[in-house]
Amino acid sequence: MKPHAVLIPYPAQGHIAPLLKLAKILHSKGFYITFVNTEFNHNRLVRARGPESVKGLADFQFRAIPDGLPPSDKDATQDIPQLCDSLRKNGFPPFLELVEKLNSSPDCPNVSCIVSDGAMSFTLDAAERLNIPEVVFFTTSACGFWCYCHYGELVTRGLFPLKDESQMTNGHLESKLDWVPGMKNIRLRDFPSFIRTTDPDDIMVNYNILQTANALRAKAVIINTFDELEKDVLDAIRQRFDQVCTIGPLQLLEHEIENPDVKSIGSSLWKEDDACIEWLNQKAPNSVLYVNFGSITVLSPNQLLEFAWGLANSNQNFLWIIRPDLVSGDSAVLPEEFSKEVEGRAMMVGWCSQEKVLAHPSVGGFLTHSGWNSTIEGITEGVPMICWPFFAEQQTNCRYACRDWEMGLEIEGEVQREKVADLVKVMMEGEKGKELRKKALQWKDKAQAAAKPGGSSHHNLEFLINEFLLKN
Ligand SMILES: O=c1ccn([C@@H]2O[C@H](COP(=O)(O)OP(=O)(O)O[C@H]3O[C@H](CO)[C@@H](O)[C@H](O)[C@H]3O)[C@@H](O)[C@H]2O)c(=O)[nH]1
Repeated sequence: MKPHAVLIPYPAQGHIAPLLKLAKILHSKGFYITFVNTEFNHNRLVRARGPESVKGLADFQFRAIPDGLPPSDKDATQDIPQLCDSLRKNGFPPFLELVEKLNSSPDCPNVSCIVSDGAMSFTLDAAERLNIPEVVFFTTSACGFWCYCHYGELVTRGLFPLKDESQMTNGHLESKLDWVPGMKNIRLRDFPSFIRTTDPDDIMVNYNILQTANALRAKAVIINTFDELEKDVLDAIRQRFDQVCTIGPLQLLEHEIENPDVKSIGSSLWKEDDACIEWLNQKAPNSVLYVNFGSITVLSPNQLLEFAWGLANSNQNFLWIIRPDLVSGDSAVLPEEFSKEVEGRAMMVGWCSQEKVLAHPSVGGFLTHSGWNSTIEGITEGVPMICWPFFAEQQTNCRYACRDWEMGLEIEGEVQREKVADLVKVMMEGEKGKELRKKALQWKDKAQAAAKPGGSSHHNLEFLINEFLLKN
């Protein structure tokens, strides 16, 4: 009888993608897999990739549970605080019921382990009740995770909540925090952005305090990073959590999968437009700036225009992914003069296969919101970044990419076309850009070494499987 792993991501693109990668890897190592989406995302996958996408295989099945929110067939990212609140209140009963059903089904082996997103810690209640071992996967960087682990201490030190709105702009956020183990020169503004509020009951702050505390109940914590990249922070994390399995970049470990049916299981919630790859094929090496703000960022119409004219005025080639729900209010409208100005050197599509784009030799830089998947995917391909962190731990990822890993430049403060144009020119044609690219390529080598047999992530994956997923 095969071991049976149930995997459940937090219901957003940046979480589904890495959990699905791990599911595919575990399948290739002999596990029977049940992958659990919310009904909302299950339906979106069907719309974006067709019904085949969730049909699964004989030993790889998809299941769906409700998220507790009113049904909707919108193709857009859900409201994150609302979703967190609903999952915390409503997630446990349907998940417990699902695992019990799987356990009494003649069609699959009994569930032998649960791999849950760390942001879905109600699953631990089910695991404990049914006596099934559970590991939790935090889909952020280690530095982002570690900041969340210190949210509670911000409260006891009087740094959260903000005393009044003026603390947003009067230098308070610049305060240096010298008490976070493993983090040097970190400032309050580098902490995940949810703390920028005067509301002590803020949903996201309290949600993250709860999730990181619950992680102590799991057998192990998984992070999609590699030891050399975040050494100091990981040393500190390992003082608090007994077992931390760094298994990134997962995308490199995924390359070992041989079964083409498994390989082709994808997680994109929007339809990928491959026309951009053909366009990239016609461009010179390192000559295109790739611009993508992930699955959650929402721009104001004014920010859209500032980015647009910044890109246009840089005179560089660029590929810009404009998600259908990227702009608040009316859908994204770019002026006709802009289209004329950038004709021949710009391509805009709604969604792409980001991994393919980042791996393309024509891509020489990445303007990103610094989501962790985007950051680690950029590192994997050795692409230097211009960072415009939007929210959550993107602020922390940006700080590390620019200061510690020396492969990024930050757009600080409000987006302005002049700043954008200047940084794009520096990245794509300046000496500084060359240095950043060189550093990025060094990180790429280190990432590859970590994922190879004998490397830390390769070893940690085996350890995770043998010690926590196969042992009861
Ligand atoms: O056109 C696109 C755009 C994105 N992606 C993929 O979508 C994912 C996006 O993930 P990420 O870069 O992490 O951004 P978000 O979607 O914003 O991710 C959320 O989840 C991450 C992981 O927890 C956090 O780091 C972020 O702060 C949070 O906003 C990546 O795998 C991309 O490859 C595509 O394939 N095509």
